[in-house]
Amino acid sequence: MMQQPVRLCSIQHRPHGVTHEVRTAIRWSKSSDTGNSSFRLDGSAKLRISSAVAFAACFTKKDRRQPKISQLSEPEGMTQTLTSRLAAEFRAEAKPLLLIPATLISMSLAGTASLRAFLTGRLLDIALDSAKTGGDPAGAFHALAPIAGFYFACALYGYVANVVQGILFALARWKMSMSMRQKLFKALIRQEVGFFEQNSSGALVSRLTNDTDQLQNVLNRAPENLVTNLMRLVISLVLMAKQHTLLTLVSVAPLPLAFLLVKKTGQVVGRYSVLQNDSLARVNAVASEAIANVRAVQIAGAEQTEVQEYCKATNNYLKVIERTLFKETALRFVSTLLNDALSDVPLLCLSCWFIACGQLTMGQFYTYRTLLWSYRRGFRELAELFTGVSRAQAVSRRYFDLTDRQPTVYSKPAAMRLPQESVTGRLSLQGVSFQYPGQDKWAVQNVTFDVNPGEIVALVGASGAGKSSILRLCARLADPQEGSVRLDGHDLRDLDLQDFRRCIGVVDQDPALFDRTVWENVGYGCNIDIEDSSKQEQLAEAVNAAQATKFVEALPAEPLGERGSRLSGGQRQRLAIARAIARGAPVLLMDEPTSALDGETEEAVASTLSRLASRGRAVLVAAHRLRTVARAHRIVVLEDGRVVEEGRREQLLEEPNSRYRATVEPSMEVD
Ligand SMILES: Nc1ncnc2c1ncn2[C@@H]1O[C@H](COP(=O)(O)OP(=O)(O)OP(=O)(O)O)[C@@H](O)[C@H]1O
Repeated sequence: MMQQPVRLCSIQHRPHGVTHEVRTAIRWSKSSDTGNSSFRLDGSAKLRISSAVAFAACFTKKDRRQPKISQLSEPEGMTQTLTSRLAAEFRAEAKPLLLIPATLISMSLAGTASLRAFLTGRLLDIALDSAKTGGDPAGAFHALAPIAGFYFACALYGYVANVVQGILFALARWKMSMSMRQKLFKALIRQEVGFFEQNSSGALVSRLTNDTDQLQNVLNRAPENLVTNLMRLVISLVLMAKQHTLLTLVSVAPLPLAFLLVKKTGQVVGRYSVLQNDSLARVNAVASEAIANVRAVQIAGAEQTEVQEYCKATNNYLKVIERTLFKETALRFVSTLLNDALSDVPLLCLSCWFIACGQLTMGQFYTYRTLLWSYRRGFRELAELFTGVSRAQAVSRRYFDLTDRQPTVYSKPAAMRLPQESVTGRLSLQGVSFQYPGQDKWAVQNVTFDVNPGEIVALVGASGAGKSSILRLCARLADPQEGSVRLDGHDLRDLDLQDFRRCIGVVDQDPALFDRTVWENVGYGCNIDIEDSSKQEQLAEAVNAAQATKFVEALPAEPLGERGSRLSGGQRQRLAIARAIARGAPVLLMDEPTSALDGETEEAVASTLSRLASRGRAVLVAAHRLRTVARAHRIVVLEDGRVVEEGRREQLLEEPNSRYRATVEPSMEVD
């Protein structure tokens, strides 16, 4: 939330840098605003803006050198540098049992490569000497055979060790990747609901997969790459110097300039990695939003619009990739040209001169060339490592952003434990006011009322009056800015969150089911073994109370599809009610639980609610339908987030100036 003004500032401060992308993104987010003149951005709009700012920074001439995107996602409170955070992450996630042997093998491979260079040079010299002197082939064979045998042993070790280290590294990489994903998912799933309303699921999944893969790719091999290639570089340089000092000096002459270019490449790659990942997250966000809303897309005949949107996102992604590729390749090319090609001509001329003068044998020349190749390989791989670490640093900001993020709704360290059995279920709201993040308007204002055990309280009011927001606060999916919500007199913020959630059963406006079997769905979150026959009975009772037995018995024992897509709206609603009942919670919070049911089923469900209340449950229900409201013991009438009336239905109907009588009940659905 804090980032929004920064983003907008970045756009405003660089008016010439605002490209069509930025303007389109701003227009888009403005048009998606629901009647509020302030910039209310949902996750997708934020992402569009962020990508657009990135593009503006990338592609506009005036500001090309300073893309601001990395500043936009700077996490708060991150005191350690990213490099030390990455090192700490490596220590936490690395798999030493796999990585240590793999690194040792890798180092030994670097050593045997130099040894093989020497052996080959020696073999060549013996063979050439023998040819020159016209010596006896049997003698030459005797001299060559042990060296060749040793070479063969080294080569064989090299092949086997290569395979083994490949497997070890791959295993370590996958294990590390999965544990980083698990860590990120753990951090993600405990965030408050509001967080998910601000960030699109596609972008979050993209972070979960793409960012962690990129991070582990670098982290996993960084120490091994560093040690092995430093070793390769130093061994090669020392041996090269021993072979021929002057040639070695010529070989390393371009090193300082090449080093500067590598540093520059690292900076460029780091900067563009963030842009790449933001663009990819945008691609995934577009796809997942379209797929999740495929019905709406098809009904609106908007397939083409979505395809265009997706193509736009992928083309933008491609642009960033192209840009990165060209810049990175250009810098690498210059660096390689300097380090390899330019020093090669003088090296070759000098080597030929020394051979002609008899100062260098063919074998020594071969050994020198092989060592030079090894030295260059070491340098190239260290440069790759540096670029990779720069990329990881840039990407890790977002990773740490999430793993560090503290949800705004959480259990205090000394939170009070509250076993479900000890709770009577008295829910009270005392002077509660609540505003959604980034909104000017209060959704709930100074609301005070109680729901007692054994009582059904109906929340009524026009659409947007604040009914769902109150239920959200009662389920502690958000905390109020003012006042308190209490259970048995305890402020919800002082209670252990898990304990509190065990005390409530919730039915949402849009019932959430999982792609699992019907029984798994009903028992979801109840921590019960659905194979246990006594527990099955408990679930069956809940299903029966929700008037769902008939259709549940007819269902095959198969998963219900994503979000229960193989069920009708009314069936989904009844399963959600059954789940809430099965929890055996003392408080039931229901948001229009019967809106999709026919009159007869609704009547039966409403009588179930009355029965549950008569057994001591406290039921708070947001309702638009008279049948549900008529069964309530008390009605709370809301207008613009405020309680304007409260009382029994008969009382409210008798009141001459009753808002309930004048406007609310006449607008209610009867069937
Ligand atoms: N996630 C959200 N972010 C920002 N504003 C929201 C959010 N959810 C609701 N609002 C706003 O809060 C106000 C109250 O909404 P709420 O959903 O509580 O109303 P409601 O009475 O339940 O409406 P309905 O009967 O249509 O479900 C509305 O102005 C709405 O636009």
